[in-house]
Amino acid sequence: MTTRINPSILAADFVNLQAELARIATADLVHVDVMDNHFVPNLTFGPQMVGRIQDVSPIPLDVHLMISDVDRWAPGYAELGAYSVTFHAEATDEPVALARRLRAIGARAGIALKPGTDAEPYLELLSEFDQVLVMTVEPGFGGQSFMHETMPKLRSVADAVRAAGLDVWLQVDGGISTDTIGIAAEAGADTFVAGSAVFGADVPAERIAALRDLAASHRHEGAHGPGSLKS
Ligand SMILES: O=C(CO)[C@H](O)[C@H](O)COP(=O)(O)O
Repeated sequence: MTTRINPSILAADFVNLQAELARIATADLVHVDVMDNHFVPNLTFGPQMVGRIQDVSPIPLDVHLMISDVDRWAPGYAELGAYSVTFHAEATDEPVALARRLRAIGARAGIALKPGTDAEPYLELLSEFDQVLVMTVEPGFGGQSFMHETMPKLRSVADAVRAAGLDVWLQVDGGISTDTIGIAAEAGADTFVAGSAVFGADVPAERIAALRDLAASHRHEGAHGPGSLKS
């Protein structure tokens, strides 16, 4: 199983973003948190800023839309060239149609579930998505504590992916650190978003390597197939 570490730029210094992106060049993807102060009680940036990040980032973009009205806005992020675009299940009535639009543009399509959202209705739809993001904090802010109670849901998604023989990446986001990454890996995650744990380190590359090693050593026994960044 491939392990991916995606630093969240929510924890970066926004005034020096290009330099911050250079500090995480050994990571797999950069996790870009788009917040609208409506779907979540926090505000970051929109397509113009994400386009500039796309221009200067040394690694591909993993865009996480914590916004309402995703049917209107999500395709624009795919058109900017984002490698993956993840929208929240709670923000659309048509997740499959939206995922198909994102894939048609050329992005990987991700669906995110807040801690209180049941995965069950989505388990039969997994082939429509390239990634499932199981939130391990309430979306909106970095630096929160990992919610252990989300692990049964992660396990249920991992089991469904494996049973269906799919190559759907399982991402976790929130409170991921050297203390918690092994727990999420054991429950089936293969893609780990880490904000403060990476940007708070003196040498982010060393923290990225440590997180990757810990996740690999705790990986879920029955983990699904390899999966790699598309060329
Ligand atoms: O989506 C997010 C918040 O909604 C962030 O990506 C997440 O919280 C990462 O921050 P940290 O690793 O510091 O918890």
